[in-house]
Amino acid sequence: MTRTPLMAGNWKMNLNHAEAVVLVQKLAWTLSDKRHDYGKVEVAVLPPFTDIRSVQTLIDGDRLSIKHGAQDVSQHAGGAYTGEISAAMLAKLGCSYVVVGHSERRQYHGETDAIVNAKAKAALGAKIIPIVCVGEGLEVRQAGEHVAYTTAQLEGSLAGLSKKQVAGLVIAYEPVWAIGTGEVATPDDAQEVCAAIREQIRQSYGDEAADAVRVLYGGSVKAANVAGIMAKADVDGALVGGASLEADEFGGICRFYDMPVLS
Ligand SMILES: O=C(CO)COP(=O)(O)O
Repeated sequence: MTRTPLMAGNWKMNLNHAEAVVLVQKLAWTLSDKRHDYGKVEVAVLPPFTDIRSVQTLIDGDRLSIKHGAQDVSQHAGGAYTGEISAAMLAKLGCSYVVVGHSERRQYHGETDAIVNAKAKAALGAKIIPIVCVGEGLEVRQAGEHVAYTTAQLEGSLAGLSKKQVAGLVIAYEPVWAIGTGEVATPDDAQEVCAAIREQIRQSYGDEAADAVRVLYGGSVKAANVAGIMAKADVDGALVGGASLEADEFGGICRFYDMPVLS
């Protein structure tokens, strides 16, 4: 089973809609460089909600191969939920992906596995692929509990999904201690947990789902360190924060196969 690598740029709360258009144009220019075979990867940008309409218009108008999505979605279908954005609204904006359960939302907005699970179901109901984030904090890592902790988060976040739904998912392993810190997990660290995630999917949802599901690594990924991480068997791409705000840098990540593996 060959899984198409996915490089997804989580812009977090950066760039207004005018800046978003500039970045997507620059990224499209970078990805149009015929000296590299960017067709091997799927590239997605995940801007703030207020940018999505502008990004959609640009991507559709210029027929760009870049996909787009959102960083969060309401678990509710609609109604009196002030400030929330529904999956149906995101679908109408052409979103292919939505991040659910990012550690920043778990930490600052009290999102539990049950809420993440409800959000994943809301996304799937609108035919949007959830990028389900899991990952341990520093104390858990230091205690050596990172695999158990992450797979428990995953079990709760995927509860009640069908084998077919799980097969189509994207799961992102993002160790909290490596996010925005410059402290990248080693390729072996990433592989250890990404392999455990796939094994858990195999046990719970069978071979087909385990072989199809894409497992990304996220946390201080840059053009300079991406190749070593991508060389690992169970890593199918990256969820990129800071480095996705620079077209050249993100372009470098998207051509990971041409990058040197640093030892
Ligand atoms: O949280 C992340 C992506 O969702 C990772 O962020 P950084 O790449 O900035 O460490």
